Amino acid sequence: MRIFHLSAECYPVAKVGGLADVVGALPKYQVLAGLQAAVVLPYYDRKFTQQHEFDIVFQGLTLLGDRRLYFEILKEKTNVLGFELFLVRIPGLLDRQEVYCYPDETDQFIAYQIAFLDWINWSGQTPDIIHCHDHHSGLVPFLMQNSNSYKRLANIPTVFTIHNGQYHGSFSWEKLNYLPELDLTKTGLLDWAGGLNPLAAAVKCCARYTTVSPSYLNELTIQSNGLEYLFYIEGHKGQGILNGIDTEVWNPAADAMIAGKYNTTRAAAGKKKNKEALCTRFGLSPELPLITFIGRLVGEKGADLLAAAFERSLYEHPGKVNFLMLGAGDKDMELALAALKDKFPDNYAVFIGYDEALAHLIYAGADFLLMPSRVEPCGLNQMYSLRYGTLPMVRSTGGLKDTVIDFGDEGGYGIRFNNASVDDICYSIGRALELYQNTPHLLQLRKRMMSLDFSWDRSAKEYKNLYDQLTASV
Ligand SMILES: Nc1ncnc2c1ncn2[C@@H]1O[C@H](COP(=O)(O)OP(=O)(O)O[C@H]2O[C@H](CO)[C@@H](O)[C@H](O)[C@H]2O)[C@@H](O)[C@H]1O
Repeated sequence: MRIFHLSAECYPVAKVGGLADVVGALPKYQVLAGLQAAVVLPYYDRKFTQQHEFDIVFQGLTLLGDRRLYFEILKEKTNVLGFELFLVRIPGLLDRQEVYCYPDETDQFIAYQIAFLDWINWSGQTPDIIHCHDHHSGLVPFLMQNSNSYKRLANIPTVFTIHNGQYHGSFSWEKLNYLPELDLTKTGLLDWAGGLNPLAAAVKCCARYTTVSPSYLNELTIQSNGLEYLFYIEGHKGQGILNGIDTEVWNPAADAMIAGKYNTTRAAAGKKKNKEALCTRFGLSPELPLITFIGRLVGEKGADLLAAAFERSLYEHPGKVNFLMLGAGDKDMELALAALKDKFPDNYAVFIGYDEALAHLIYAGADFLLMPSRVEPCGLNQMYSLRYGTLPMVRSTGGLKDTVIDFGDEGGYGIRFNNASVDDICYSIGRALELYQNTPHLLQLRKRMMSLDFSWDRSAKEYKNLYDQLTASV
């Protein structure tokens, strides 16, 4: 079975967040399960592309409004990632460093989708499934069915996975002429609230949409930045499939980015070594409980609550706890979190920026990982932290609710709280500190969490079943 995954991110080629982790892992496990899965990304001028060799497998000319665009499809020569990797390169548009945030981002993603469709159409390929991820490839299901240019592709089933329903990629109708020749009676499928909305178009036109956790499927009907009614009426096409984690990349027994490798039986000594390395680097005492946060500094992640919650806890438990924060994003949040360092130099440390290796060391060396998310479609951090024996403290929402059981409940191993509020975070920090005093209990929970299985095998099977249903009905 031939599957093309379309995404803006893929680890380790280009990563901004969890989308990259999923698109870098799922196809690998699909290939191991016997599927012919490939990833098609926009081209980025980054370390991975500079350090690997590519063949040009296709060259074409296409149109974006009245602009003629030359594009080429590059294929990584050795399948080093465990699957075929194709990159869409368009000089001047898709050959930059960053993944997001360019003022002509809409043009970039439309051009990426058109070039992909032109390529598979003109080269006569007929994949069994086209699997789109988030709004950056959300126009593909619509175009396959409603553009006269792609009639040959109209019956290929499309799966659309929503990693983040808050971002829709909307743009104005003035850019309708950027799309290839359309059946104009169908443009309503592109519309939501007066704009051209790729996420909405994908949900309307795909054969099936999936969310990255079962709970998030229901939550989209309550909170999806204006698409709630759409998710309500299209709910029959939805399915929640919990993400897995790449247990090769995230493996404390073999992780080259941490200070000391360990497994379940040697966890205490291994974590101690990593904690010491982390605390030495940031000038913190390794004797105190270490609570951390890793992530994008945005409201969805509850990152605006962190500075106030850390400050209050440091006053409530003076000299009894250390906090370490790794993240980047909203400038006000960055400033507030950086400013705390001057107030609490001995018990608080912060790294503003993106650092993959540091993230690994934190998962390995911390005692607790805080995730006060307002919205969390799945969340990977809590699964990484469980695998590294670091107790997750999570708000009960989305995938966090589906993967973390409070240690006060039967079979539990984490800390859960209900509200994304400073009060709930501080209360949970109090619980964490109390638990930290009870070493045997903490060690027992650590053993339990490290033996959980969040590998991709289970999720990859669910996607395979979905593909089988869709291809059987073509
Ligand atoms: N400053 C930094 N330095 C180093 N590493 C950093 C970092 N900031 C974040 N990361 C890393 O980025 C990833 C974040 O993953 P998440 O699943 O939490 O996030 P995200 O919200 O991006 O993804 C969306 O898609 C994923 C995948 O479906 C869903 O799990 C999630 O709920 C949804 O919001 C983790 O690997 C984390 O370690």
